[in-house]
Amino acid sequence: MNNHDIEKPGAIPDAIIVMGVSGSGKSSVARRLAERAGHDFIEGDELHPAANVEKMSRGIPLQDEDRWPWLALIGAEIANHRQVGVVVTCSALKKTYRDRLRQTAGGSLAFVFLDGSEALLSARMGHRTGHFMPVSLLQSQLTTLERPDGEPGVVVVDIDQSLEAIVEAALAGLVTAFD
Ligand SMILES: Nc1ncnc2c1ncn2[C@@H]1O[C@H](COP(=O)(O)OP(=O)(O)OP(=O)(O)O)[C@@H](O)[C@H]1O
Ligand SMILES: O=C(O)[C@H](O)[C@@H](O)[C@H](O)[C@H](O)CO
Repeated sequence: MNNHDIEKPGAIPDAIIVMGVSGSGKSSVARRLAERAGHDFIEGDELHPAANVEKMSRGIPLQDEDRWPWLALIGAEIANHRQVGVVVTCSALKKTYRDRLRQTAGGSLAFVFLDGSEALLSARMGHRTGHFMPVSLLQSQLTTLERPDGEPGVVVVDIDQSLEAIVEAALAGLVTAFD
């Protein structure tokens, strides 16, 4: 599907954000989802200013003022890529952040929310190597999270299943996300 502000029924939306706290599987799921949908993939963490990454690496949570310029870049990237289809990772923890993304994405924007328990998130982060985000920041991520349940275009997927099962559930939800 290309460049439609109103999504066609039964089609995968042009612009999709895979959202959730650190360790929820955004990068893994978004990469595979993009392959399955034939969309471009954008790693939102790569758009963080260096100062943000440095802050998180030192175990300091980001604040709104750290995130607004990054969210602006993500919105602009989505607007630029939506004609070919795009899946982007972005924590999108607060409703105000998601609303800003909806305003700047150049058309409709779907969200896949990766939902999991603190125990599972912590275990997955603990097993991961070579990533800047310390497990110590998980608690602040969960405190900051405002769940997106009930917002337009949102698909909620339980992460306590295989990557392929998560991607299948996301695809199934996405085709009716704007019904
Ligand atoms: N369904 C799954 N089953 C088992 N392990 C998984 C699953 N999904 C992701 N993982 C693993 O969990 C860890 C976190 O996944 P990933 O890095 O994709 O999350 P993320 O949300 O992008 O994290 P961050 O935002 O901190 O970069 C990785 O080691 C990944 O391989
Ligand atoms: O909004 C935030 O606090 C950040 O985007 C984080 O969520 C991390 O970038 C990401 O999860 C990598 O670990």
